[in-house]
Amino acid sequence: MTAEKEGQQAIVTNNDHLVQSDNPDHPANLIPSLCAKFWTLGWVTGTGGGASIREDDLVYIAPSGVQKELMKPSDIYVLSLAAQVKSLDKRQRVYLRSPPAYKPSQCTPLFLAAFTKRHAGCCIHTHSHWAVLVTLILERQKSTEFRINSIEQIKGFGRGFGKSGNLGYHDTLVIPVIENTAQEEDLTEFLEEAMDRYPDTYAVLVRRHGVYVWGDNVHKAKTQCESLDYLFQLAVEMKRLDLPWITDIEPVEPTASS
Ligand SMILES: CSC[C@@H](O)[C@@H](O)C(=O)COP(=O)(O)O
Ligand SMILES: [Zn+2]
Repeated sequence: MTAEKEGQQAIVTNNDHLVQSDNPDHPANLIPSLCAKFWTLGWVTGTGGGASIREDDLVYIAPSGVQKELMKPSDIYVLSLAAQVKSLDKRQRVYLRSPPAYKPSQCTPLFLAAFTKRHAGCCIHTHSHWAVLVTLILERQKSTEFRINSIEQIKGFGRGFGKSGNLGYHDTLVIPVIENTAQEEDLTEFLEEAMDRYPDTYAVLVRRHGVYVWGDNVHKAKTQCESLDYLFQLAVEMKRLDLPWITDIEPVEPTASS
């Protein structure tokens, strides 16, 4: 059986058992439950945004254009990463499991970039207002990088792919910004380019659109996405107060009490 997917033909078989589990941490259960939480944060409203999880060779993907907070495990696509990488036609997706009556998320090639180029275990895409506002502020500054330092929450970020430990309080967090494209999948080459230029980054902002954030596993992708959204909100408020995102201000010395 074949079906029209992402404008391409995709091979479809019906391995329903791949999305059936009583374990709440099974990716087919976790994607719907995470997206329901993300919806309350305004990250995946109006069908925008989403999340994908990789467990070894298997990649779990949401359908396109659905209310992401109302998804069910039976709505989830499953793809073999090895078969995908081996496929001669890189745009053809090799689905092991495909729900009827849907197309897979348009974010699929971007999620796959995080899995193949960064060996990520989870990738989250949000349309958070804070992420979009940060890209608008940076657009005015003609900047293609978000930089912030001397904020405790920076410690919520890993040092980079293949590196152990997290950033420290005195480190600067740098997130590249790429320009939006009319079609989500056309962002892929620019996302991959940003990954090459910023090998330590765990996130890429998309101008006037949102952000892609990944991590070695679901826990890391989620907490990094939360830390980043916290920092984006803080940065927007700092901008309103005319406070700089980068500071070399010396720590305030405690004054002797009289
Ligand atoms: C509100 S439409 C948003 C989409 O075009 C896209 O940006 C997106 O994030 C979700 O794509 P989808 O294919 O529904 O998973
Ligand atoms: Zn999007």
